[in-house]
Order: sequence, then structure tokens, then C-alpha cells
Amino acid sequence: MKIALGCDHGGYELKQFIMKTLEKLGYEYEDFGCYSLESCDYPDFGAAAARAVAEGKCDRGIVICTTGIGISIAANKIKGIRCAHCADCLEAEMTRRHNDANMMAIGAGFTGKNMAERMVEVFLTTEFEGGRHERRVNKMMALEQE
Ligand SMILES: O=C(CO)[C@H](O)[C@H](O)[C@H](O)COP(=O)(O)O
Repeated sequence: MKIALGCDHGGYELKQFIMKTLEKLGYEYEDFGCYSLESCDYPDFGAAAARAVAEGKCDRGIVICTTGIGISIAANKIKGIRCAHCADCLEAEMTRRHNDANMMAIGAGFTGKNMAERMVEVFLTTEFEGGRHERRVNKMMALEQE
């Protein structure tokens, strides 16, 4: 499984840590920036990571800004993306089980390294349950056609 990563300056340090986590867990990843602590704009990097997922170049995406909110909104503007803003492991698990989220957004100003590490592991290993949830996911995705 290949993971698309994106962040702004607020998420840069946590993204560096998450890269190490992914290496430890044996996942391939591609980093779509940003590449330093210099102030930048989260839509640029959230969208780049999201496009890689939407186009099938990556299987899942993880994006990080200070709150996780702006970059999740940006990622969700790309067709085919279901980016869940998560703050703990249960949210990371539930959004996989119920929403089949293909991206997760984390707020580096609120979520510590230990929690982020576990959230990444849970997000990447939890299966979608399907069934009644599939019907709902299909309805969400149909909204993109409006
Ligand atoms: O989009 C955000 C808030 O919803 C992110 O947290 C950004 O990282 C934040 O807005 C960046 O703000 P800064 O003052 O330019 O660091």
C-alpha cells in the first residue's frame, strides 16, 4: 500500500515523524510537500496528496496542518476523496469501518506523536465494513455529481 503525504508548515514536523512511522511499519509513501517550516498554503499540498489518491497513484493519504481542518477541507474538494479529520484512534478506526475514508487529516497542534503514530497504524490496517455503510458511502459520492 502506497501512502500520499501532504502538509503545510504547521504540519511539517509531524509529517517528518509520520514518515519514520511509515518506514517502521513497512509502507511505501510519496511526499507531496511542503518541504520546510517556511510559511505556505495548505490547499496546495492537501490537493496534491488528494489528487494522487484520486488518480490511483497512491492508495491512501495522510495530510497534516496545525488543526487538520483546513487541509482536510482542501483534500475533500478533490473528486473521489473522503478525507476524515481525526483526533484519536477511535475516530481513525470508525472512519475506515463506516466511511471507507481514503484520507486522514491530523492537527499537529493538537495531536501528539504517540497518538499520531497509533492513528496512522489503525487508519492503514482497519477494513471497511461495507453492508449498510456501503450504501451511505455511495450516496455521499453521488453528491459529487450535483
Ligand atoms: O488550516 C488551518 C486551520 O484550519 C491550519 O491549521 C493552518 O496550518 C493554519 O491556518 C496556518 O496558520 P498560520 O498562522 O499561517 O501558521
